[in-house]
Amino acid sequence: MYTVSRVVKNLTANPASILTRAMSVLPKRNTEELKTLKTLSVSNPKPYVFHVQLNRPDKYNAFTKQMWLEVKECFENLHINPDCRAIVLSGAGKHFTAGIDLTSMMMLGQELGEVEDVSRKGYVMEPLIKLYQDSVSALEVCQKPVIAAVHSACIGAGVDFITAADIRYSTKDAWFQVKEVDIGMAADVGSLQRFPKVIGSQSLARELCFTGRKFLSDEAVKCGLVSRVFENQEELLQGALELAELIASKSPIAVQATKNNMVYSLDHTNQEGLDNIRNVNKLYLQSEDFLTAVAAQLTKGEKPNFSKL
Ligand SMILES: CCC/C=C/C=C/C(=O)SCCNC(=O)CCNC(=O)[C@H](O)C(C)(C)COP(=O)(O)OP(=O)(O)OC[C@H]1O[C@@H](n2cnc3c(N)ncnc32)[C@H](O)[C@@H]1OP(=O)(O)O
Repeated sequence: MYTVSRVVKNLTANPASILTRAMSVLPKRNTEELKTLKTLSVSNPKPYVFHVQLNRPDKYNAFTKQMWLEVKECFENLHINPDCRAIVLSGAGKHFTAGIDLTSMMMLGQELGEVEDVSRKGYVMEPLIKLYQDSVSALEVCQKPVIAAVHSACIGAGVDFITAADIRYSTKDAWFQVKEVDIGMAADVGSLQRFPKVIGSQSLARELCFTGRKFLSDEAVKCGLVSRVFENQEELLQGALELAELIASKSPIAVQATKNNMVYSLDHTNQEGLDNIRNVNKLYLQSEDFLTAVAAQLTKGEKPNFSKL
């Protein structure tokens, strides 16, 4: 029989087994699972750094339903994966991505054609759009900073994706297009919400979203979509991985709390943002990371190593 004193005794007597039991109810954090994904190639090139590559190069990394599902699965895994502290997101082959897979869209249109009633068609579409939205949002929900490394074309859904990332680097030859309007739809997986905030100009954002005008890396840097441009893809990946490595060398507590609060502060008042970080830091300022990092700064000693979360 459980009594309060017995539970307390157990808690103090065997903290390790309590932790093990508590962890067992959490979802899996298995890096191996990421290797089974079909449309993404996931690697761990440096300690605590993951590289996620869109991997349908023969289809210019166009987004199929499987790819939307796997992006969501991948970033949900990395969100709680203790071996991951920073992520680079790139595209394999000629282009970063050609956006949504238009062939799948046509097939979906045909399938919907078989359903007669308009509200029943809507019933099919709603969870699908929600899945695609959640897939993009998984980059933002993921606590680990995501660096998008864009080369060549980044079209439609590609812009939705990179604006949910934390940092965007590109090659000189990169170009961007909020192209949804050209396929007869309003963008619905994030560009209309995140892109104007990222570039900080409603006027330019609306111009680009209403017209689907293609714009190049120099304009992308000027408007703040991209923060750094590289000569070619090799230098881009090296630069993105170096940045990820630097981020991964910092306290994971500090970096992840910073991301959480910056995302939160995007659509909250300054006071709400301050309230949020005050509540977080009243706990996190008691962390071993804080003491270790402060001591390292004071002594100008070796770079600190932070334990896994
Ligand atoms: C609920 C929905 C939420 C999400 C919505 C998202 C919407 C969007 O993403 S809108 C944007 C959709 N994408 C496009 O309109 C891009 C279309 N493609 C192109 O403009 C060009 O192909 C591209 C600039 C990417 C490359 O041009 P390039 O001259 O190098 O190659 P192509 O000869 O045009 O294409 C080669 C083959 O690839 C196929 N392909 C290209 N893009 C797509 C795509 N998005 N989906 C499916 N297939 C694509 C193209 O048809 C060629 O195929 P094949 O003729 O069989 O060789």
